[in-house]
Amino acid sequence: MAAGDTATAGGEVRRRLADSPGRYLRHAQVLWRASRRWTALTTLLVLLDAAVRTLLMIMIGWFAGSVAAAVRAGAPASDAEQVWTSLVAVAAVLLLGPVLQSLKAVTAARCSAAYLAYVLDLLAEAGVGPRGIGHLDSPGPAGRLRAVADATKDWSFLMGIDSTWSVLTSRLAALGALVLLLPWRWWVPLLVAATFVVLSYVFLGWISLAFDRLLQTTGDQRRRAGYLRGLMLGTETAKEVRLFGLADWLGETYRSTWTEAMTGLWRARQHGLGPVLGACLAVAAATGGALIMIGTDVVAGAVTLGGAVMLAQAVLRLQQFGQLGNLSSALTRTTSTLNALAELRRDLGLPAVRTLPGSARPAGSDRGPAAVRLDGVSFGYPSRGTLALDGVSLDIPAGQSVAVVGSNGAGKSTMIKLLCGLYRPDRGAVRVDGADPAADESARSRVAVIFQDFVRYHLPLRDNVRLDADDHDREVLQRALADAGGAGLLNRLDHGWDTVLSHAYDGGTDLSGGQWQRVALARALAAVADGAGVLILDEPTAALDVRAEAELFDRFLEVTRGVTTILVSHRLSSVRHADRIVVLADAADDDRGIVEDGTHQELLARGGRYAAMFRLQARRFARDDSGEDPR
Ligand SMILES: Nc1ncnc2c1ncn2[C@@H]1O[C@H](COP(=O)(O)OP(=O)(O)OP(=O)(O)O)[C@@H](O)[C@H]1O
Repeated sequence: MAAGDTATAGGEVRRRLADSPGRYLRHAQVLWRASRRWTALTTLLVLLDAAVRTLLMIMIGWFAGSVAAAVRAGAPASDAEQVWTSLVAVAAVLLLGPVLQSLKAVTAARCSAAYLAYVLDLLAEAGVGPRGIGHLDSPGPAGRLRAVADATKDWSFLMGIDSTWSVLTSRLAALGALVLLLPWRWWVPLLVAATFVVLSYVFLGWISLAFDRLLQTTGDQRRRAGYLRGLMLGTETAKEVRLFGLADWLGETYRSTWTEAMTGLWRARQHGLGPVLGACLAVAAATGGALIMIGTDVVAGAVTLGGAVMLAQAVLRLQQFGQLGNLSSALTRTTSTLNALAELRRDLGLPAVRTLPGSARPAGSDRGPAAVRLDGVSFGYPSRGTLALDGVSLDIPAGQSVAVVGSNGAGKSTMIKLLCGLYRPDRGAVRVDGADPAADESARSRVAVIFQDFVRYHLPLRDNVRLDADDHDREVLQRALADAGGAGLLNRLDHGWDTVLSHAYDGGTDLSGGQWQRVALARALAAVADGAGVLILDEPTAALDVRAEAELFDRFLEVTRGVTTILVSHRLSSVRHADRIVVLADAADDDRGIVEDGTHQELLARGGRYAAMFRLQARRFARDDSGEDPR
């Protein structure tokens, strides 16, 4: 292990020690915000439980003193009565403990549920809160977000929230013991408690260093290992893994990736071990010394036997100022996760642990078709050095249908994402009805889009067409599905609109690629009925055969007549009936941007790129199918 590594690890441990009170404060803040009522009630029960534990030490001391006095007196008589009374008192206090703990378990579970829900809100806001999706493309924030999301899924995160109350009860009970010991020799309990506190902080700093590394540095490798494991065991990959004999290679690569990821973590743990061992020795010396002093006082007659029993219990209880095994480890893990989330949120410009007031998507206003404009737009993805779009300008009047065509990687989908406000252009402006969709939520809500990788929700058909549909929407859904060519599909589903579109559910079913695309189209058409002013289809029909896609696009242009529509497709015969066709050239080409713009006939007559691409495809189609007239 390099000396520099050790120094860095030591520095990190010290930094964690310094900011650890802040972590617990933030944790308390989240508990309080998540549920004031249950947090207040649980705190009250914790206080009572700690008081009962302190009382128990006094009662046991009293009982031991009574037994000693009775033995000294040699006869039962009046002293025996004291023994019985103290015994009943001990039993009563012993009974109170479990009652309080049971009540606490009930209220603590409510706190944990509320805390988890609150953290999921914070997490979701970190994912969808910032405008656009640029932060999800940058490996840094996206990786951190995934690491935190994974950590909150782990059972130990929930266990850490639950542990809060046990840790607090133990600390308060230790405080009670300290108070009992002060009148005896005030400096002894303070010294013992101080050694435990130091041990606890050194230990927590040490393990939180490991957890933080787990969340930050090892994220990519662990994710890769998890991915490889998924490939080995997943049902979707089972066919290829067997057919190509990949099992051995996957197993070996998984093992080496996992070991590589964890080696850093194991090293980090070794680095901070020295101070932890030192603190353990200090604790043993201080506790042992205190117990010897109690014994000496008893022998000297300065303390009674009952008093000594109480003091000894109190000294031992001071260890609850220290490390509490799995309880404090779990709590530290949870606070580390919360800390990582708070830092990520801050970096994304969000408040650390407060959710912003709800930003409900504005209902699509019924303002008719929207005009779209791109003005000298240039854009490059954060993770790439080159531009995906360079100086693109396009004006689409309200109500026009436009097809965007171009070679792979020309930037068609990027242009669509800019139009939806998912990214901001580096240069130039994007406008939907005069407003910037990346900044103005109502402009963004005017755009309805179905991407090639549209989401296949494992939910009923109804929700797949419109997520918040109710009975009043039945007609809109019916029409949207019929217009998308999916009426037949509805008849084939056992539970009609209620059929879950996944075979993983009872009564559910899977759809073919083409059927899914019709459902996605129905979703887009339902959005128009909701008031969307621009409708975009970015190649969601690639799984349909050529004829089916052409028919669907024709039908689509028919039913959306008067709506501004943008179609992206590689099959030029499918989009030739659009009012206008624009050809986008790759940003790396000399003649980049929109290089051709006109109707199908105009572009064919021009004899440029479009005409060449169209004829090539038509010839191939004619060879395969001998039925299509290129004009
Ligand atoms: N999220 C991303 N991060 C980094 N680069 C990206 C991302 N998405 C696309 N690109 C790159 O931007 C360029 C334009 O991609 P885009 O998907 O817009 O092209 P396209 O014209 O839609 O291509 P296709 O016809 O193959 O779908 C490509 O070089 C692509 O590799």
